[in-house]
Amino acid sequence: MTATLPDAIRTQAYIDGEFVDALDGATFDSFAPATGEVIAKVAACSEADVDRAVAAARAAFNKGEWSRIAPGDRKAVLFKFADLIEQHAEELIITEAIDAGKPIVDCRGFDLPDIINTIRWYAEAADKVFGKTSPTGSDHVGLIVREPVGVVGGVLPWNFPMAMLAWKLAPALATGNSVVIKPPELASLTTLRLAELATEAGIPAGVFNVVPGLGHIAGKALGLHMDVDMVSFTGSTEVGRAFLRYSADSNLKGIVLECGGKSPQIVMADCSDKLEEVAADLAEAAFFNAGQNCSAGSRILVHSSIKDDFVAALAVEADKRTVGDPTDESTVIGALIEPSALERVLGYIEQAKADGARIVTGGERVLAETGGYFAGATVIDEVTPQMSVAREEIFGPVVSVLSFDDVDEALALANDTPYGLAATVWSKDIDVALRTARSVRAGTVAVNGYSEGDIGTPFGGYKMSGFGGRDNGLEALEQYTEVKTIWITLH
Ligand SMILES: NC(=O)C1=CN([C@@H]2O[C@H](COP(=O)(O)OP(=O)(O)OC[C@H]3O[C@@H](n4cnc5c(N)ncnc54)[C@H](O)[C@@H]3O)[C@@H](O)[C@H]2O)C=CC1
Ligand code: BAL
Repeated sequence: MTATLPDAIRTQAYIDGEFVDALDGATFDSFAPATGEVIAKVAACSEADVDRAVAAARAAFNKGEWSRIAPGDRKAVLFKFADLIEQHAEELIITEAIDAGKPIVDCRGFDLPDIINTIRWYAEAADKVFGKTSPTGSDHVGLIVREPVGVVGGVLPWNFPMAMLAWKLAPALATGNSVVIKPPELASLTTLRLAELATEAGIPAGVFNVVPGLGHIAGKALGLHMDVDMVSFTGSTEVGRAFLRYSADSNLKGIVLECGGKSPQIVMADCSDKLEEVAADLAEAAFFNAGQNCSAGSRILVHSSIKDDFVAALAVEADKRTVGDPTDESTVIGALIEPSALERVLGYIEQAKADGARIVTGGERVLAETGGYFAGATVIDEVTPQMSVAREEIFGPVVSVLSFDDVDEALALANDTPYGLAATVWSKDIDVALRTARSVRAGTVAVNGYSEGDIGTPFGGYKMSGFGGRDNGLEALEQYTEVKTIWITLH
């Protein structure tokens, strides 16, 4: 990889509208997943830094230059923020590709458009959050109003750093909150640059703060902070649980969790004449972002009558996916985020072999000579429901294929998981497709084409995939607002 970070990229914390070192001067190394080389030393925030950021956020909230202005005025500033992101697109795209190991084509085609679109969508929504009046007798008026919750913490994952930032930040800012973001330590750099652009757009100092650092220090401090009103988290289910404990052990702050998944993709027998089309779609669902996606369709359930032909078509799709330098325009699968991720993915593949499954294609580390953490797109056949590759989130470019004989068995397999984030069903019979969609316990079910929906549709999980609310759609505005009743007596 020859690309280097743009000069504009900064590595300090961003508190009260300026870049500052951690109070104790500590830093951590940020490295490029495609080479293993250190690319930056980033401020490692401690509890004291988090205190400082929360105090700045609270002061800005109380001052009211963002929280109390007309929503339409916030809208104008958020539009300017989105415009600035667009103007700085190339610098953000290359930074994301280097820092997170994501293919530059995805950063350009998905992540950047997603953040811009999300900010514009919630900017548009800002002045459309209406309150209500309650039915009363003529002696009273009951107003039900929505107010910003106050200081919002956002604790974010590394798999879509810009997009996940947008999903939390945009609705939180649109509704007037102040925000303290703990970006992922494995990919913090675009968030820091975006905070600077937000200030340039006119978001007042203290409204958008960033405290880079380690999860068990900076993330925990945010979770336990007595003056944070809510935390919206995306990441592993295990750390999601920790945030519920932090809330219970501190001020009962609101917690919204978007966690992992083991999403089933069901292919009914009537798809026999379009297996190439279905395989192409499901391969994208499984291998997008190297499978490092909460909604990755990592479990394919296919009718036994078409399974062998389907697996052959899926292997062709897997083999088409070029693995390589994320900054190369032809790369489809970039690097896994860190060495332990590669080890974990290879460990699952070895376990599958030991359990009696068949590796159809892939299954190995590739490009080891680069120093990066690359694995090829892997299809595993002859998987049974109890195998770890059928049950656990692998978070790599690995898809497991299981078969079923009837719709009831498909549904039983689909729901046989503690997760419930997403699912896909392919069938030509609309009754079968919709009955299946209604019966799978998951937050998003795509019919005849993998999708997480769009910014207008809520995203989040059933069961251990989520808690407390949804990202995206107008539904997300609920987590960032409190409902207040104002009861007026007329004399
Ligand atoms: N959206 C999703 O579904 C995601 C799922 N994962 C899953 O989690 C696995 C581990 O990935 P990680 O990045 O390590 O996810 P993680 O859940 O550990 O980290 C997510 C965020 O939480 C913070 N964090 C970590 N430990 C914390 C703690 N004790 N207290 C407070 N904050 C803490 C991290 O610094 C990061 O900002 C992945 O391999 C994958 O299986 C990871 C990222 C996203
Ligand atoms: N796919 C968006 C959420 C996530 O993977 O974390």
